[in-house]
Amino acid sequence: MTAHTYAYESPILTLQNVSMSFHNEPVLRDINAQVLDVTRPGMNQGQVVGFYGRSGIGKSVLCRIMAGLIAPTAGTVEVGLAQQAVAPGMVGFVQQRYPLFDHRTLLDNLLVAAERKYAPAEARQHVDAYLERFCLAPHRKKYPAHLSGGQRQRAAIAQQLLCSDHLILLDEPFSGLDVAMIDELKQIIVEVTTMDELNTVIIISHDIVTTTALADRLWLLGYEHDAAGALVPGATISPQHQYNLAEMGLAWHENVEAEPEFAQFVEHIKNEIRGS
Ligand SMILES: Nc1ncnc2c1ncn2[C@@H]1O[C@H](COP(=O)(O)OP(=O)(O)OP(=O)(O)O)[C@@H](O)[C@H]1O
Repeated sequence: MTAHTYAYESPILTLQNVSMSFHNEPVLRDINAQVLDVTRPGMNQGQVVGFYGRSGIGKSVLCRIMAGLIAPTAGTVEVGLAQQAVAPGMVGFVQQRYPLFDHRTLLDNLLVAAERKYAPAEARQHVDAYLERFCLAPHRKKYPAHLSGGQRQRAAIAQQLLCSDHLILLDEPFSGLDVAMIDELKQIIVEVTTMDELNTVIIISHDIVTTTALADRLWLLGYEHDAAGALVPGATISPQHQYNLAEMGLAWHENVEAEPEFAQFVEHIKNEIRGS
């Protein structure tokens, strides 16, 4: 177990009393959680949040709320150093079905995204940099249908990074990928979160080992019970289900999966999910 030197600065994502009901049925209840800008000497260290919960508990609903795509029934989501109320477009969201335009080349897809934020010449520079960085430059003239699954995924992540403000949500990014593609994607996530100190990736995943190995913070969405033992309707992220892996000495290690403390912690998380 290796502890690194780090410090926290300003908040970059704040969920305050977020609740959501559909037709008066509570799905999410009173969620309070925060991501802070982490700093490490001599590094651009971004943030990786692993976000877990049983199927159907409300992870996708909370993601759509964090992305500003739906408004919660109550509560607020604030993003960025300015802690502005979230609005559509501020947060990138890579869903399982990637929204690339099929009739445009990869280059054009990325330019469309970048021109939402930058003037054309500057957009082109950013796109070229991402194409290089994500090993997509040789494929720039291809249409999405002619890219491999891994290339499409890299393209979707680049696209969302180009048009959002540092924060991106990845919904089940590892599902359906072979081991080599999982390694490649892990590498990309590490690259993204060490490119800029403010870059923050929230990974919604059922792949606890892969996600925990990348994360410095974990959120577990679950139900609570009242004093009589009855289930309280609406899932929440209780304080004991917000884990700080940096504090636990489990963040930012290469090959952390091989450490006994990591394996024990993953077992703990799995048991918490089973019991939630
Ligand atoms: N627009 C909607 N209207 C009514 N109910 C909804 C709506 N959207 C989601 N729900 C309900 O909210 C609950 C949480 O759904 P959600 O898709 O967020 O689960 P999840 O945790 O992402 O599940 P999974 O891991 O299986 O993807 C479900 O019971 C779902 O039916």
